[in-house]
Amino acid sequence: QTTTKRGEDIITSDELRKTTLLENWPSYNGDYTGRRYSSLKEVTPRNAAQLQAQWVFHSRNAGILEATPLVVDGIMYMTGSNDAYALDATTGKVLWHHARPVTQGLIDDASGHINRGVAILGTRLYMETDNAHLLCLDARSGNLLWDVGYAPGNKNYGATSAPLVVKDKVIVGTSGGDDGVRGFVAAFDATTGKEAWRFWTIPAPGEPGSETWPKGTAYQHGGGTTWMPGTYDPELNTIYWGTSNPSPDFDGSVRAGDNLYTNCVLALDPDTGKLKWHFQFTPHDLNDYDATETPVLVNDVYKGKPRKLIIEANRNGFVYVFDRETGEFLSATQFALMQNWAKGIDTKGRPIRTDLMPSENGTRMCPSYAGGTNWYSPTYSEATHLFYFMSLEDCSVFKAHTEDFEEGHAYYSTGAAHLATEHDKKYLNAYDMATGKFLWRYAQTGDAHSFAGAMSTATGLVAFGNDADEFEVVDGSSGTSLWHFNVGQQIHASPMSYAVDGKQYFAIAAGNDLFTFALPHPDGKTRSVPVVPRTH
Ligand SMILES: O=C(O)c1cc(C(=O)O)c2c(n1)C(=O)C(=O)c1cc(C(=O)O)[nH]c1-2
Repeated sequence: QTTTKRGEDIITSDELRKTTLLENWPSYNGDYTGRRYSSLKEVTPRNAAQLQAQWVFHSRNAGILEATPLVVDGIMYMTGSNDAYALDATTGKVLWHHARPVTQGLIDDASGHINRGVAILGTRLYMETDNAHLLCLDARSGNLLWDVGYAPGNKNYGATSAPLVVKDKVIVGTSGGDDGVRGFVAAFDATTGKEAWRFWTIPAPGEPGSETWPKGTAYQHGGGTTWMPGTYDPELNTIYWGTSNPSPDFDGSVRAGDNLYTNCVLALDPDTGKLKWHFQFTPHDLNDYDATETPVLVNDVYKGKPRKLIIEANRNGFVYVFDRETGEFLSATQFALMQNWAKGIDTKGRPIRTDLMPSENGTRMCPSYAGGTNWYSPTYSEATHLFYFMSLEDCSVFKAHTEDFEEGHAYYSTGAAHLATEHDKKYLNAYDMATGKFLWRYAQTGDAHSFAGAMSTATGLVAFGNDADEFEVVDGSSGTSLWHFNVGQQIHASPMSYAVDGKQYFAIAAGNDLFTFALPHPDGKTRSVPVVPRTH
C-alpha cells in the first residue's frame, strides 16, 4: 500500500502520459488514450456488491453537472458551470471554491450551465468558461492567475469542454455548432496564456477543403465546433479531435458540398496545429450528427496484426475503427438498431445515403438529433479487450426551412422533434473490435433520459450511469449486473475511479451532486458517511 502525499498537486507532462492509472485521475478521460480505464484492482466482480456510498458533494450549479472530476494526490478538482472546487477526495470537504457567475445573454448550449471539468499541469488548473475564456487557477488556492478570452467576434460562441494539456500547451475548443459560429481548436502556452496556434475547422476560401463549401460567406458560419476534449498519442505526437455538425443544421441547401472539416476526427500536430489527416464520418450532415464522441486510442491485434487504432462509436449510428498513424479506414459496424439515413458504409468509409432528408413538413429519420450515442464517455477495457458504450434508440422528425444567420439566435434552420408515438430506449453495448460483433447488449429500463457514460477497470468491471438514475457496476465479460445505487437524479456525466492511501473510490456526478463509492472498511464496521452541508 502506498501513502498518498496529500496536497502536493504536482502533475508533470510525463505523468500525464502514464496509461497505468493508480491513485490519480489527472485528466478528463483519466489518461490520454480516452479509454477511461482504471488500473485499480481493489473492487472486483466478487466484492462489487458491497460497494457503499461514501460522501456527497452538492454544488451550487443551477444546471446538471457534466464534469468528470480529476484527482491528484488526494485532492479532487470539480466544476459546475463557471465554478471550480477543490475537495478533499476522502471526505468531500471543500478546500477552496473559485466562484464566477454564469455569463448572461449567451444562447443555446453555452447558456446551459454545462462544463465538463478542468485540466492540470504542475500546480496550475485550466478551465473553459461558458463564454469561451480559458482560466488558469492556482491549484493550491483557487486564485486566478490569468484569463484569456479566445473566441472574439461572433457572440454565439460558447465553451463547455474540459481543456487538454499536451506538453507545455493547453488545448481548447468551443461550442456553438448549432448557432453559426466557425469552429476551431486552439492551443495556449500553459505558463503565459499566449496563443500558440489555432486550427480553423472550416477552411477559408482558397484553403484546402474550401472546395467542399459554396463560394461566399457560408464558411464563416459553418459550425464544426470542438466541444469535447481530444485524445493524444505521445509516440506519434498527434492529437485526435472531433468536430461538430455543420451550421445550419438541417437546411443543407445553403451549404452544398461535403462541408469539411465538420463531422470529422482531425489528426493534428500538437506543437503547430498542422493537420496530419482527417476522416469525415457524415459528409454534408443534415441531422446534427456531431462527431465529438471520444476517439479512443487502442493498441491491439487487429485482423492478425498489432496495430495502433482509433475506435469511435459515432452519433450517426456506426462504430468505426481506423489506423491512427495513417488515418486508414478499417471498419464500420452499425450499432443503432433504428437507422434509416444510410444504406451502409462503403469500403472507403463513406456513407451510402438513403434518399431521406429533412423537409419543410418533416421527415422521420433515425438516429434522432440526439444521436445513436453522444458525448457520454465510452470505455475500452484492457482486461476484456472489449469496447463499451451507451447507445440510444430514437428517431426524430426533422424539418428544414431556409433562414438567415443572425447573431444572438441559434442557426438550426428549423428543428427536430421526438415522435410521441415512439418509445426510445438505451443500451450498454459490449463491442468486440476483432470480430466486429457485439458480445452483449444490456437493455436499460428507464425512459432514455440519462446522458451517462461508462468506465472500466483492471478487474474486468464496467461502471456506468444506467437509465434509471442509478450508478451501476456490471461484469464486463458477461454484462451481468453486480450492484447499483440510486442517486435519485438524472445522470449527465461519466464516472471515474481514484485511490487515496490504497483505497479505491468511484465518483460520478448526478443532478447537482457528486457521489463517491467504495468498499466498506475491512474490519466490517460501517464507515461514517460525511455529507458536505449545503451552502445556499
Ligand atoms: O454543436 C455544438 O457546438 C454543440 C455543443 C454542445 C455542447 O457544447 O455541450 C452540444 C451539442 N452541440 C449537441 O449537439 C448535443 O447533442 C449536446 C448535448 C449536450 C449535453 O450537454 O448534454 N451538449 C451538446
